[in-house]
Amino acid sequence: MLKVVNLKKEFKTNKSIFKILDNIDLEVKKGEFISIMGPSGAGKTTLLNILSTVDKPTCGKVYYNNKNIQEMNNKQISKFRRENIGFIFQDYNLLDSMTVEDNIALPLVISKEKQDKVRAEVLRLSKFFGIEGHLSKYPYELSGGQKQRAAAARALITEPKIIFADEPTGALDSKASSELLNCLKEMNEKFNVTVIMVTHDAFSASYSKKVIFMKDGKLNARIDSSGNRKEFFNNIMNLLTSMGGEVNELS
Ligand SMILES: Nc1ncnc2c1ncn2[C@@H]1O[C@H](COP(=O)(O)OP(=O)(O)OP(=O)(O)O)[C@@H](O)[C@H]1O
Repeated sequence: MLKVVNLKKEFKTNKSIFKILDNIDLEVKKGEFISIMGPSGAGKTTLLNILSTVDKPTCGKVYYNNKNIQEMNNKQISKFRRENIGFIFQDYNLLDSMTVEDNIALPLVISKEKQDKVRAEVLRLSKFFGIEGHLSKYPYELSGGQKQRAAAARALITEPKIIFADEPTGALDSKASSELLNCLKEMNEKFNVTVIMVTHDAFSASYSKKVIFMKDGKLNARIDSSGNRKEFFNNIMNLLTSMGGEVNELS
């Protein structure tokens, strides 16, 4: 579904060039739920932004279903993004001047869907995320967890094939985190939506099916879940502990 080949990203300042991503190869299959972990500054968000077409690599290629993203113009990329990708951010990105219902509906309103369909979709997703009782409220009247579930409903309303989440539980307590992660997991399992999530938190990562670790702009290691979340959590913790030392090369 998504493939990056020999990806490099550099940032130039007046004096020097900073290598942020170095020779990254990665393949993501449909229906995967991948967490990207690694120390601060490792390049996780930069990689996520390139995978989600928000940023461009310095060199290397990004393919979606064998289509080279770099060969698309800005208009085509915007359309592609609208039709295929959903985003969830740490700080929710909800508009405070709109009700929760209007926030969730926004992507469909922008693409000029019929009002009946919009309403039905908002109801379906708000039920899925357990916030149907809050639709007429404004974001500032919701808890952090409710806000993030509203943001997730908005990300899903266009039925994207892939969701990118950057520290989606970063501002949530453990109960709200679990609720959101259970929804993401269910969405991935029930609707086969591919999820790629950046997180620094092993508990959040344990909900995914695969964790890749980055260090100094490189993919450093990868572990897969056997399906047992506690066991996966322990494996992630063990690997994080050993990250300071030698870690097996990504195969
Ligand atoms: N626009 C930019 N210009 C210059 N340097 C940048 C830019 N964006 C990111 N960087 C640098 O690239 C490196 C990687 O940043 P990135 O945000 O991808 O790391 P991260 O692994 O997501 O870190 P964190 O966990 O702290 O969010 C950092 O050293 C950062 O300062």
